[in-house]
Amino acid sequence: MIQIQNLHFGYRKKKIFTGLSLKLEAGHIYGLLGKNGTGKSTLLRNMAGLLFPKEGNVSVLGFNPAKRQPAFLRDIFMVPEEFFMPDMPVDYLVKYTAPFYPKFNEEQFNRYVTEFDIPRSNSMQQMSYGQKKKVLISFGLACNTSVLLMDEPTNGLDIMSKSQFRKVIAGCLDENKCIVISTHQVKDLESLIDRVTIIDEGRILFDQTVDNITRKLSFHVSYDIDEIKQALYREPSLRGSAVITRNTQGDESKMDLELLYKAIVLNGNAIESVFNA
Ligand SMILES: Nc1ncnc2c1ncn2[C@@H]1O[C@H](COP(=O)(O)OP(=O)(O)OP(=O)(O)O)[C@@H](O)[C@H]1O
Repeated sequence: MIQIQNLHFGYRKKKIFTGLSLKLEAGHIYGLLGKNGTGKSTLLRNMAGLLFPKEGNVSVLGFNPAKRQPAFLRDIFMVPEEFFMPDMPVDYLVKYTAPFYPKFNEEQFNRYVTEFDIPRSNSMQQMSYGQKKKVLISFGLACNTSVLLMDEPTNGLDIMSKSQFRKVIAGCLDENKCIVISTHQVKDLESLIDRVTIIDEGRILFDQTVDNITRKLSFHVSYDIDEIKQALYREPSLRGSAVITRNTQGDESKMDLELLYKAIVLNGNAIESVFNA
């Protein structure tokens, strides 16, 4: 669905990607992680056709995004981290923008607006940042595009809205859709994503399904000094130590995405050896 081969991209002299390759399939929610300034937003913009590769190929839904063909634009939606909303009531936004998206479902949009508790009668200018963001997220979801890219979607959302967000995203995925979410709010997404992709210094550092991660790794609290010493990653927790170990017993543990991220950044070789074994 999204295929990136040997992507080279930079801003003027600043190189961001020097040969990045990545394949994203339909039917998955990808969590795109990486430290500040590593290029997550830049990657999403290359997928959306808002930035153009210097070298290499980006193919999304069989299109070259850089060409921005109408058939491509009507089947992809991006919720950027920073956005502008025209000062008009929600109904006008729908009236003037939804026709660009043939699969837009107004009933679905109205449901999200209600679930997110958006003050519908207000114009955009009268809404807070979080309320505007919820309008944009609701709109993007209701467009039912095959590709949905979201850059830090839970930033600015209150606690109830974050859990609402997880609920609606989980409910809208189907086998024809690919959702990519870039975030630092790992706790917001932990239970939602089914594939973890980490980029670092212009390359893919880690790319595994959550199923594979929990099959190969065990996340738990340990009091056993030997186990803690031999863990792939450990850090003190309120009781004992939070550890990641090889899953040799076929345990079913819940992935701790924050712990996994730290383990990959700080002890990547050990984690990699588990997946390459
Ligand atoms: N328009 C621009 N012109 C020049 N440099 C830019 C521009 N946009 C981003 N950059 C630089 O490119 C790098 C990647 O930026 P990008 O926003 O893609 O990172 P990110 O991983 O999304 O970061 P964050 O997690 O902080 O949102 C950064 O070093 C940034 O300073």
